Amino acid sequence: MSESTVNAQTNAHMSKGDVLMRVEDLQKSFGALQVTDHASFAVERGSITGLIGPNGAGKSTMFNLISGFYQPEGGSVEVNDADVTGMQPYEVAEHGLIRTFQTPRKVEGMTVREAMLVGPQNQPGESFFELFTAPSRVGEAERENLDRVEQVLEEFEIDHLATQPATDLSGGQMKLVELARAMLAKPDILLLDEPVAGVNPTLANKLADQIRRLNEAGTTFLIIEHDMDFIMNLADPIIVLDQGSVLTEGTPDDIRANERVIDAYLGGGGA
Ligand SMILES: Nc1ncnc2c1ncn2[C@@H]1O[C@H](COP(=O)(O)OP(=O)(O)OP(=O)(O)O)[C@@H](O)[C@H]1O
Repeated sequence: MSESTVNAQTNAHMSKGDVLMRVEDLQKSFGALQVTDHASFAVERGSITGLIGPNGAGKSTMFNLISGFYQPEGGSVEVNDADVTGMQPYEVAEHGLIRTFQTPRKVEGMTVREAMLVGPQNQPGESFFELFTAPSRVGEAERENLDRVEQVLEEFEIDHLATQPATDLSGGQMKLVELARAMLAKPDILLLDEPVAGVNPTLANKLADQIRRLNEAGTTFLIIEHDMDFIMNLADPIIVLDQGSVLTEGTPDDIRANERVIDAYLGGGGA
């Protein structure tokens, strides 16, 4: 094998290894409306990547396509080098990708601790069959889940909320619980859909600190956010979506200064 072949192979491997999630030529329409229009981008492992764009640009649809809640009409999604296109959300989660929703899941009648306990993915306790075939495994897994929930509640400094009804929380506290709950699945990449929408500035700062802490511990983030100060201070790079396709990508400073981005926001009604 020649030296150049070895180098080319090493480089190809390295550049692939740096990418945790890749979207290639993704397409989705609702009736006559092409909501995702041949969109392609990649999220680098270890990054906090921002996904911004005017209202209706197709950001949430993109999250639904990536995480398996919508099926694309064309193109592909890769997570951790595996093709996850068309998979169910739980299967995509098994490949290391978890997402949160703009509006947190309903948790009526549950305390925060209980809401956290329904979070972990694929716990053996959910398997009726295993209750009979491996009851000790169920007990063990449930104890582990309880321990992990207590640990995560402490890490997120929300242990004082553990016994409160989840429905009594403020919007910001609920977003914090959602983030903590998503982390129970130990994702490699977490997709957050507007984590600080309707959240007061103190809690928004707390959320940003938690995201940075988790990122430093190895979690990669892709974050949709309309709050420009929040996302520009937290994320790098920033990907801009407009009318279903990627308009540009760059550092926060590049994006702030980009005329096409400014035009897209003005044309689209702004954020
Ligand atoms: N299930 C659906 N059925 C029909 N149209 C849809 C559906 N989901 C989204 N759309 C349309 O697709 C377009 C893009 O919506 P999407 O929610 O992805 O945009 P967005 O960039 O997340 O917007 P916002 O910033 O306002 O949340 C909108 O015109 C929306 O009305």
